[in-house]
Parts: sequence; C-alpha cells; structure tokens
Amino acid sequence: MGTVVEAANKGASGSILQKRNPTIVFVLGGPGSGKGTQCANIVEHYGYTHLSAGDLLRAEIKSGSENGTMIQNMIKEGKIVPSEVTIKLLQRAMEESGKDKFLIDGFPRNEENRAAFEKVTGMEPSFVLFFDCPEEEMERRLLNRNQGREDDNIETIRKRFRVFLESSVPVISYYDAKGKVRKIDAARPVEEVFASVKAIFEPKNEKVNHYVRIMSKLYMYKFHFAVKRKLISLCCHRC
Ligand SMILES: Nc1ncnc2c1ncn2[C@@H]1O[C@H](COP(=O)(O)OP(=O)(O)O)[C@@H](O)[C@H]1O
Ligand SMILES: Nc1ccn([C@@H]2O[C@H](COP(=O)(O)OP(=O)(O)O)[C@@H](O)[C@H]2O)c(=O)n1
Repeated sequence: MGTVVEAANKGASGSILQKRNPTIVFVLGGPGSGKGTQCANIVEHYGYTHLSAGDLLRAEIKSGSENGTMIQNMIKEGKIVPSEVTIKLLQRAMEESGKDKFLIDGFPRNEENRAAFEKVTGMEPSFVLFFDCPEEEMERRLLNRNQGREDDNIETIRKRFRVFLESSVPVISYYDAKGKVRKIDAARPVEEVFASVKAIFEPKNEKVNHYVRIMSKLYMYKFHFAVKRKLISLCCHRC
C-alpha cells in the first residue's frame, strides 16, 4: 500500500480530477446527525453526487479486499481508518462517476484526513455543511437506525461520539476559521432541517447570504463553547 505522500508525489490521479475543477461540499456532523438522510435530499434537488466515506469503506470490506479486515476492526471500534485507504476510495469514486459536483459525507473525520486530502488531490471544499445535533438525540436515532450495522451498539456509539468531539470537531474549527462552515440545527424533523439546507443551496441574494453566514458564525461560537465544556467534563471524569 503506497503512502499518502507517495500518492501526492505521483500526483497523477489528483491532477485528472483537478482538471475537471469539481465542486466539493464536505458534509460533517456527529454519528446519527442525519448526514446521509439530508444528502439524499440534496442529490434529489440539486443534482450532486453523494459519496459517503463510511459506505465506501463498508463496500471495501464486502469486496474482500486486502484491507477489509483492518477496516472492519477499525469500524467496530469506532476508530478512523488511515487516510490513504479512504482517500483512494473517494478519488476512485469521483473519477469513475464522471461527475463534477460532489457531496463528500463523513469526511474529513480528523486532521490527518483533511490535510492528506488537500495534499493528494490539490482540492478544497467550496464549503462545509455541518449538522449539529445533541448526543442524546443522535444516540436515539442510531439505536433505532436498524440497518444491521455492527457499530450501531451503545458501546461503539459512545466511542464514536468521543472520536467526533476529539478528532472531527477540530476539522470543523479549521474550516470555520476560513469562513467555510454552514451550520445547521439538525435536531429538528427531517423536513425542517432540509428547509435550512435549501437556504444554503439556493441563496436568495447577497444580503441573505451575509445574514446566513453571520448566524452560522454566532452558532459556531455557542457550539465551540459547549464542546470545550464537554471535553473538560470528560477529562474530569477520567481523573
Ligand atoms: N431529522 C431527523 N429526525 C429524526 N430522525 C432522523 C432525522 N434525520 C435522520 N433521521 C434518522 O436517524 C438515523 C440516522 O440518520 P442518518 O442520515 O443515517 O445519519 P448519519 O448519516 O449522520 O449517521 C436514520 O435512521 C434516519 O432515518
Ligand atoms: N472518513 C471516515 C469515515 C468513516 N470512517 C469509519 O466508518 C465509521 C462509520 O462512519 P459513517 O460516516 O458511515 O457513519 P456515522 O458514524 O456518521 O453514522 C466511522 O465510525 C469510522 O470507523 C472512517 O474511518 N473514516
């Protein structure tokens, strides 16, 4: 298996995609926040191609690939699969689709994912959709998801929540500092969440755009404060 840096140095695959100058939207949020559900709506209304990093990894396990067992173990433990594996799958799916508007769901999940993707593909997202949802609601949804997923059990769910707070939130903060995060309150019914998504994909005019960005920024301050409190309380619990 070649490293991410080797792939970046070869650069061939990145440049084929780069030439197509695709639009990329990263879709982030805790496990069960409704990323997949809303991505299906966005595909239907706005013609994006949906690539779920988790689905691609699960398909890789099923295909019997040499990485299958390693991926399966990581998912069972709620851990993040090494970037070179996930990025190869995403690149292949983008190239094979022949399309140029992508919703990349559940990626980048940590700083390694983010930095490696930018290095290997030479591309950045146009913006990041962030579905914010309280843990109690996400837990309820995951326990009811009923897709027979090995990681939708309470023990792994708690591990995934922790990985989200410790590893994925810093990625959201990184893009927030660049003004790229569009935060959505995902604790509401599906239709209401989608109404907020629509406002982002169908911006009315510059004034409304500006308002949406300011509101998103305010929400993000509140969100970061809540995450810091949660991480401190988790640390106190450990000590
Ligand atoms: N807004 C919502 N309200 C209630 N249930 C939802 C909502 N959005 C999604 N769900 C349900 O919650 C579960 C997790 O949603 P999913 O889209 O798979 O989340 P994610 O992709 O973020 O893990 C699914 O069973 C889905 O039907
Ligand atoms: N970029 C990614 C995305 C998912 N994954 C793995 O796949 C699992 C399921 O991710 P997912 O996006 O399908 O599901 P949710 O956890 O968002 O419900 C994660 O808990 C990770 O183990 C990963 O390693 N790297």
